[in-house]
Amino acid sequence: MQQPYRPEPLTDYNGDQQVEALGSALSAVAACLGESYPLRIGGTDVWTDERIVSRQPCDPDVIIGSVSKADAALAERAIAAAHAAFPMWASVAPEERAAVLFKAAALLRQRKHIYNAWLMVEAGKTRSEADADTAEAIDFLEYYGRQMLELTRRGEEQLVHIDGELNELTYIPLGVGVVISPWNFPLAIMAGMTTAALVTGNTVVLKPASATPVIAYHFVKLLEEAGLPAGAVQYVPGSGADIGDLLVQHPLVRFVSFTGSKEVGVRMSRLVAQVAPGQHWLKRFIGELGGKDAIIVLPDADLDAAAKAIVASAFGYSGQKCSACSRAILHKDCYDEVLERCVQLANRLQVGSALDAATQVGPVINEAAYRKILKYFDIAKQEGRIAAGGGAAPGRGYLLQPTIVEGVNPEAVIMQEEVFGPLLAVCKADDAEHALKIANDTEFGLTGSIFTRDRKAIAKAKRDFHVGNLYINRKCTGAVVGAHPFGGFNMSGTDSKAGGPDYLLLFTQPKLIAELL
Ligand SMILES: NC(=O)c1ccc[n+]([C@@H]2O[C@H](COP(=O)([O-])OP(=O)(O)OC[C@H]3O[C@@H](n4cnc5c(N)ncnc54)[C@H](O)[C@@H]3O)[C@@H](O)[C@H]2O)c1
Ligand SMILES: N[C@@H](CCC=O)C(=O)O
Repeated sequence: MQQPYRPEPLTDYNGDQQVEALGSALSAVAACLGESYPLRIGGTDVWTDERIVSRQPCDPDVIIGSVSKADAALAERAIAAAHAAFPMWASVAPEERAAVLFKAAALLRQRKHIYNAWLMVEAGKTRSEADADTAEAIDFLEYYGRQMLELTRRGEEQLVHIDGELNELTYIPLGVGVVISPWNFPLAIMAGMTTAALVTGNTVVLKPASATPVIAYHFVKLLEEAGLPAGAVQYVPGSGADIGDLLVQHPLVRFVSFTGSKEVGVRMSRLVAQVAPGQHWLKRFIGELGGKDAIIVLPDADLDAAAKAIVASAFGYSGQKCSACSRAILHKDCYDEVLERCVQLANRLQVGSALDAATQVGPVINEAAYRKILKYFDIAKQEGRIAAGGGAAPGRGYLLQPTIVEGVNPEAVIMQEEVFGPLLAVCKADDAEHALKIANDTEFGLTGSIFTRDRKAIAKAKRDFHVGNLYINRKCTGAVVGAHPFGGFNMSGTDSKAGGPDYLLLFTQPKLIAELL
């Protein structure tokens, strides 16, 4: 009998034993740096001459791994392997499919320090951000396994009985799915997207982000170790530009599950909608895209708590979260006070290598991101007054100062475009209504928060703050699987909710069978 789902507790890295375990894991991972990795297609290794070289954000001279890179022919081969394996995997009982996820969760839990260490070196996460990523991956496995069992049960129970008939509703898989994942939660999001598709009986071609392919490789091997049969998942790192269109336009592909930027997602959604010659279905597109998330503060709120939440949401993982607070909208009567507290807190943040225990803000992912964010810092200087940071931080790796720009207009570029870095724009609102209007005035609708004690203002925010994840008197990052189903409105995606009770339905088609008795 399965215990009810409970979120995985986070590791307390203040304890000596845990610190020692992480230290050993980091040494073990250091001994593997620079290794070569194959693709996995149909359960076999495939090596290529062309490579993706994954580098350490804290020290780009360090090579994390050199990963085989799929070209068009190998992408075709991966789809063929997933297509061939589909009848086998689809006919495996849902309980057995769920059991693979439970076993994988147990293995991941046993090896959490090792996975945390990979996340620290390959994604530049601090130990606590890495640990939250691993814990969320475990949560997805435990939660989706149970949700699959629930879906099977629900199909039997939810129909109205008609005398003389036996009626069943079953949730059957779709077919071959292409999963394209981002680098910022390279374990949790990649694992959640992949296993939601698998547990519902689909086979998967996984194209992980090119910045973090090694973590994805280790997770795919862990799934195989947990009993996933050959061909159920193919691991095919490759450049989006080289193989992306082929994967999403292929007539044998039944659905595309994509998490990433709005720009790539919008284009992909268009390609997915086209019916290729020989294609017998309308493809489904599940898109989880960017955000321009706001925290509103009204004068009656606990202003200390609000400032702490703004700074934690803006600068955790250097602002590289789709849920990050990139806009603070402060009521004019508490503007100066909250701004000052935010600036003090931001200036106190320890910026440095993610491998250093004292670091609170590590590097951004790579040179392209670093340069792009510095350009946004320049724009910020034109659009407001820099109140904290404003440039590169000293030290090795792609380090940037936590930056706050204040006095910004709602229409400014830095109030509208997703920067995906440690840049917080602060804007003044005349009243609660004005604050909500500013908050809703972007093309996105992912997360948002309001700090107030006023029940009327809370009720209005519940109704009118148009975001998929609305938080009240808390930060706008850190959704917990099962407790805070995650996903946004408008250009933030296709309104799906990862880690929620409806998510698996997106990977199934319901079939009704009515038998006359
Ligand atoms: N809504 C969410 O749940 C969520 C979660 C995490 C990240 N995000 C968003 O993801 C973005 C950051 O991630 P990113 O930089 O990896 O995004 P990205 O769009 O650059 O890349 C995402 C994935 O798409 C691939 N890709 C790029 N071009 C492609 C193409 N033409 N065809 C096929 N695949 C292609 C990339 O290789 C990567 O695997 C941010 O915008 C962030 O807000 C959203
Ligand atoms: N689910 C994460 C964000 C994922 C996107 O980057 C959060 O709630 O902070």
